[in-house]
Amino acid sequence: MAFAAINGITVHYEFIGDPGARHTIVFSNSLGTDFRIWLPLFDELGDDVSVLLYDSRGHGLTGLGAAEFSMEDLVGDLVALVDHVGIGKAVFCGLSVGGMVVQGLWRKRPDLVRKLVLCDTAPKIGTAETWNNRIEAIRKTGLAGIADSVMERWFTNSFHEERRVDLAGYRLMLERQSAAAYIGTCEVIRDTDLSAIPPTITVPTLCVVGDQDGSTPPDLVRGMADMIPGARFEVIEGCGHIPCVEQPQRLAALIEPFVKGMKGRP
Ligand SMILES: O=C(O)CCC(=O)CC(=O)O
Repeated sequence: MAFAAINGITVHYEFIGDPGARHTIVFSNSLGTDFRIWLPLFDELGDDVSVLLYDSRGHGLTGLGAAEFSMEDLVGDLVALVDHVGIGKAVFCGLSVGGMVVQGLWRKRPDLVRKLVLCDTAPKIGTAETWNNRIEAIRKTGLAGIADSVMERWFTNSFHEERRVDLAGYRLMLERQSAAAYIGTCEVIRDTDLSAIPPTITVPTLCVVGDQDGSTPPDLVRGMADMIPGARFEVIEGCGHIPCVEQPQRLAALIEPFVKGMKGRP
């Protein structure tokens, strides 16, 4: 557990693994989660991979700062953290809004990026109407009031039926986030359109999505992959919006060989 004073906030992060490891992956989390969502995936990666995990603004143990912030702020937090930790060039993997952040990082600091993994994300997610409705619902009922519908998008029916205790735990993760940070991040997603970025990406890029993702469905993610020269597009079967939790082995089977420059595991 480590903290850094960055851009006027306290950022919670963890670097796991050997600092001299051949491969470093930096993970950026999704709306309403903290960096613990990546731990099941980390368990599936080899010893020669080190990871940098962090809680995005207002999530987990990272401070919120001003209630209003922008995609530029979220990207700036990640850039400053990477500089603070001093990891140099790395693979960046972002989930959902985290995937938007790493697209923004590519635009701002391409020198830091070896490869990209864009997971259940897009350059533009949702519409102003859907985000405004969600924000209004949270203002009325809190995060607990939207938790059922979020869980339906995050996880498949099978997960709901077979992993009830885990489902309850991830629901608690959502409900314990700061409502102000969650709303601030909804506003950022609502106001962000990064469509100009994917065609400029020149590093190897893997785009991944769960076949039952209710937040960023496969067609949306395929549309982003089609915009990125040479990008690879993969669908994970039996998976909702959070593959690092629901299908960590299948996600690792795609990410690990991609990061190491090998052909995919069978
Ligand atoms: O997960 C994100 O970062 C944004 C997409 C979303 O709205 C997830 C959800 O459905 O709660």
